[in-house]
Amino acid sequence: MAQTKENIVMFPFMAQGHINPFLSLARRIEKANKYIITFVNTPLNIKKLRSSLPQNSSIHLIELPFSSLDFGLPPNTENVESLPDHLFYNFFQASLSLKPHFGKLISNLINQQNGQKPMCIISDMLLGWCEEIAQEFGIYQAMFISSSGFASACYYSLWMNLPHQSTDSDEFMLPDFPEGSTIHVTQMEEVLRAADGTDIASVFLREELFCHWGKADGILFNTVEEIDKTGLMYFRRKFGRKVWPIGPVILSPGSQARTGRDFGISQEECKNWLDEKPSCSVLYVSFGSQYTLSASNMIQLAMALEGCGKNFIWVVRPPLCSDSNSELKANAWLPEGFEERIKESGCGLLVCKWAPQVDILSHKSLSAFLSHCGWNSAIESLSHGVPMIGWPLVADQFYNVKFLEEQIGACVEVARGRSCEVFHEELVAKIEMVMNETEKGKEMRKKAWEVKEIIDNAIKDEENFKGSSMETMDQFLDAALKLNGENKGETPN
Ligand SMILES: O=c1ccn([C@@H]2O[C@H](COP(=O)(O)OP(=O)(O)O[C@H]3O[C@H](CO)[C@@H](O)[C@H](O)[C@H]3O)[C@@H](O)[C@H]2O)c(=O)[nH]1
Repeated sequence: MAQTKENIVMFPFMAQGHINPFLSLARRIEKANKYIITFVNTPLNIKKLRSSLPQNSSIHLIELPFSSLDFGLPPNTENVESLPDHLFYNFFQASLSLKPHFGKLISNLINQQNGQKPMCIISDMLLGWCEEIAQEFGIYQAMFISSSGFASACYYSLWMNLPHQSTDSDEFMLPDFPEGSTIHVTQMEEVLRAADGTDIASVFLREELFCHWGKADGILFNTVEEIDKTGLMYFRRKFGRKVWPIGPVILSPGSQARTGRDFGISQEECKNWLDEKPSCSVLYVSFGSQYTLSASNMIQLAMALEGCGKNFIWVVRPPLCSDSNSELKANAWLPEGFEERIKESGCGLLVCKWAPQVDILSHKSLSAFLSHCGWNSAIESLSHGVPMIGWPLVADQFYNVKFLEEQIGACVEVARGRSCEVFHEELVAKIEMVMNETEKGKEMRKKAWEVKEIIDNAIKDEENFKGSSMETMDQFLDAALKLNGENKGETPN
């Protein structure tokens, strides 16, 4: 009798920065052709994923019912892209409503498989409650953390060691993560600086998310052991659980997976533009899928890009406090005549909505990436040997920049936060330092290239050699299979 394949259930949080690495991980697991992959999300995200997966993909896409209106969100809000800050916690609350539906889905899967449980559940770090569902059914569960080990350690420690309002010096050490060195007060987002443990952010993060991380059977990280040991060590020490660095899991150039905004430029048009530029001459500027700059900082950035005389691609999103779904309004958001001038000179390309980021980062014309350093952007950049100019806006981004600058040496910070005041002259100075033949620029390029080689090695999967991340992935799957075997037959009523 043919043996039925084991089922792996994957459930990312409804955000592009989370769906992307999950999807990439699903594609990696799919390649082994050994497992059924059940990829779970809300209807609109699933609909978009369905149209972007290759036709021959065997990944099963499953929808869970979701009603944004019940939580004071605009109709059809199923992704945090374009969500204003004040609605973030509504969205998190709404995500809790998925719990009973997910439980029902697992129960149905077990029934359909004649009582055989899924081999494991890989769930998002922001869907902490999945751990309880896995417990209920006795299924191996791993929490997938889509940020770096280092930044996650800083962020977790800061939220677990509140309050920080009365910190008397501008810099302080984290009590349980001294290896992280000092944190400056400006490296904390406003909600964190104000938190005292009773506010909505603290309660949600600590009681709905973090308390579940340590109860998971294991934690998967989208990172590489060789570059991120310090942060990984923190979680090994803190939780005494298995910590599996399996990254980078990133989309490959040319892939089309989109669940949010539409592309503002075709991959071909973007490639043609880059093909015309000299090697290592283009600056790519993007602040990820969720966040944006203040109107005044956007003007300063435009002035810097024009002033530095470099080639650039800029993914322009509406500034803070404006309609986040708006089409590009160059006259209102950018200096007068900016769009026309850069078009005429041919040195700049403005992309509205969404750019094919991995294609851009992998192009030989690329020189540097001015980024908020969301971890996907950072690991995509490092995977292609591209040094970064960091402008963290919120959350873990501050500690990703710290990590990339202090521990990796492939990044230099240019500004910090969304409310900081930035001057175009400072931006120009940093852009020139990184892109020109300065000592610092050369050193950063060298470091970025060294890390690229470490990363390439970690994901090598050859007949006689498996890189560390691929080995770790095998170990994780073996552990899940083993535990699943031990628990077989113990389905709850
Ligand atoms: O025009 C665009 C903009 C983004 N992306 C992709 O979208 C993802 C964006 O992810 P990331 O760079 O991590 O930024 P955010 O979307 O801001 O990510 C959220 O999730 C990350 C992972 O948990 C956190 O590190 C960030 O702080 C958090 O804001 C990446 O894969 C990009 O390649 C595109 O392809 N085109």
